Amino acid sequence: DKSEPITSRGMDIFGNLLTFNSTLNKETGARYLFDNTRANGVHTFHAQRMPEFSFLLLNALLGFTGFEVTTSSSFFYDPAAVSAHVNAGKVYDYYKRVFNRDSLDNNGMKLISTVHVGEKWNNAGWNGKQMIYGDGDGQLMISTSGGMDVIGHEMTHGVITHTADLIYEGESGALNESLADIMGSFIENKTGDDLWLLGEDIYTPNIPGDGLRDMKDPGSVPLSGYTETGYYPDHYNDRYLGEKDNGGVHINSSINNKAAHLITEGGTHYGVTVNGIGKQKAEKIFYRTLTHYLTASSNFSDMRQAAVQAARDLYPDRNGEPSVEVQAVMAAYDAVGVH
Ligand SMILES: CC(C)[C@H](Cc1cn(Cc2ccc(C(=O)O)cc2)nn1)C(=O)N[C@@H](CCCCN)C(=O)O
Ligand SMILES: [Ca+2]
Ligand SMILES: [Zn+2]
Repeated sequence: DKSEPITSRGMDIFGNLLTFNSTLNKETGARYLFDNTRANGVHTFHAQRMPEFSFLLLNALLGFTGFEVTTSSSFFYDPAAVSAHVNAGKVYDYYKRVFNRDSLDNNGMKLISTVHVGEKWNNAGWNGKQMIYGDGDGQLMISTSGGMDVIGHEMTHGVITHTADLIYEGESGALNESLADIMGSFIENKTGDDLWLLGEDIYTPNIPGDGLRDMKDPGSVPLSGYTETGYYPDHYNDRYLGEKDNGGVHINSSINNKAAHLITEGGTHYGVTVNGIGKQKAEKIFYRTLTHYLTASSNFSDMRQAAVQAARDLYPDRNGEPSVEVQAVMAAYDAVGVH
């Protein structure tokens, strides 16, 4: 047929000049942000800044994914789209390389991203079928598709949808959110404390070092985004019990995020000391927990048991004693008050 794969170039939102897979229409010479070298395609669209609500409605009713991002040269001039396109490919590669998972459904499903959703929308999301990205207002956020952890977060919602499918409210919803934060951060794979910040590359461009959420020190971030007073909780006894945010799915996620930090790096939290086991082991434990043990209605206590079992599968007891990996999981959940 008339289209063929071709590499193109373009700048991402940080001004990096990137080379990536795209598709050429041989008849018209037009190029599209369709990478058909991964799974059944990594396809990136734009929504022309239509209201988020309208986009979601058209997508739900008609399967509308936006307008094709196209160019008549070998260069794409939409940085937000280039960032979304390249980062989606990287997230696909991570799941394939680390877990041998072929796309979000492990069956090669097409990865669809749409950028410029909403008018200066300070957010990004997974609508159950695809990733959507706002441009931000330029003060609180810039194009959210520029955040590798953000894209990892949204695409992990897709993995969750096709595995445990954790109900998006209450404790199961907080686990859904936490696993998206954990995998998003591991995929972005920064060093030091930045590993544990969410959205730091696209949040408050004029303020360095802050993020939307902090997995190492959740309580350092105020709940301003939810018009709630207080700070993100780092212990089960401080969990949010209100109705907002589907029962605090983006709030109580910080309790499990802190457990993940302790399992990985170790530390003493509310007097409980955890010996960390590192990212390579932690990511295997969380992936196995998600894909083998969690169900749609799993709560925090179920999460603890599931993570202990996954750790035991991967790092069995030795002479009747739990391995150091299993001990780290147990101690981390003790430290955040989940039994
Ligand atoms: C970048 C992305 C990781 C994003 C982070 C995020 C953005 N927001 C909104 C928001 C808006 C303003 C502030 C503020 O400080 O004033 C903070 C947060 N809340 N969370 C996020 O977490 N988005 C939600 C979007 C959910 C959309 C509703 N279903 C998600 O993907 O779970
Ligand atoms: Ca980050
Ligand atoms: Zn989320």
